[in-house]
Amino acid sequence: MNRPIIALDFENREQVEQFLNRFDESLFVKVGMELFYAEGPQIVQEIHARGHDIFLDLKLYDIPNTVGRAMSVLGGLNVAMTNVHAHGGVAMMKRAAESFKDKNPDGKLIAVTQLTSMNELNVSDEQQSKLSLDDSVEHLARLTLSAGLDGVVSSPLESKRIHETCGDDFLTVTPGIRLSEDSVDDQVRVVTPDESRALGTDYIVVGRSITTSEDPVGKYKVVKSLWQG
Ligand SMILES: O=C(O)c1cc(=O)[nH]c(=O)n1[C@@H]1O[C@H](COP(=O)(O)O)[C@@H](O)[C@H]1O
Repeated sequence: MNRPIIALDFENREQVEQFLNRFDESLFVKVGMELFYAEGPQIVQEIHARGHDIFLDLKLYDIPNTVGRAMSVLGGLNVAMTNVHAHGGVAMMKRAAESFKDKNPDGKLIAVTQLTSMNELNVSDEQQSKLSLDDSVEHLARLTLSAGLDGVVSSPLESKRIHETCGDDFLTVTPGIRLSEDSVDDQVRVVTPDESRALGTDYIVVGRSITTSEDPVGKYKVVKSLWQG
C-alpha cells in the first residue's frame, strides 16, 4: 500500500527541515508552489538527498510550447511525480508528457481535473460547464488518458468512477483528506483516509491535518494506519 503523501506547504527551508527532522523514516512528500517559489529547485534536491520521494506540484497550465519547455526542466529534477492542469487541453498535456518522460522515463505525470476546493456551483456557474462536477471530472480524466499521462488528481469521491472509465492502472491521486475532527479549511470535497481506501484511491495527499498538528509524527501515523487499514 502506498504511503500517504505529505504536502510540505511551508514558507521556507528552515520550516521544512524542522518538520522532516522529526521523522526517522522515508516519506513521500509534496513540494508545492509556495516552497518551490521561495527556495527554488534546490529544495527538491535537498529533500531527495534526505531519502524522501517527491511529488512536485506546480500545476502547469499554459500553451503547449511553454509547458513542454518547462517540463523539460522539471524532468531533470528526478521527482517521482509532477502535474499539469487537465484544463490546459490534450495538446498541452501531450507536449508535457513528451518533454517530462524524455528526461525522467520513470516519473509519473498526472493532471488536475477539478480542484478539491470546487463545488457543483463553481463548475456550473463559474465555469459555465454543461456537465455536472462528477461528469466534468470523468471527462477531464478521459482527456488525460488520451494524452498519455499516468493519472489524475481529483477527490477520492471520484476515484471509483475514474478507475471504471480509465482503467485500474490509471492513477488517482487525491487531496482534500481530513480526519473527522479536523477543520475543513478551504477544501470542499473532503474525505477521511479510511473512506479514501474504501473508494479505491491510489494515493492520498495530506497537508494541514499533519503539518499544523501539535504532534505531526503521531498524526502521520494515525493517517497512515487508517489509510493502509
Ligand atoms: O494538485 C494538488 O496537489 C491539489 C489539487 C487539488 O485539487 N486540491 C489540493 O488540495 N491540492 C493540493 O493538496 C494539498 C492539500 O493540502 P491540505 O488541504 O492542507 O491537506 C495542497 O498542497 C493543495 O495544493
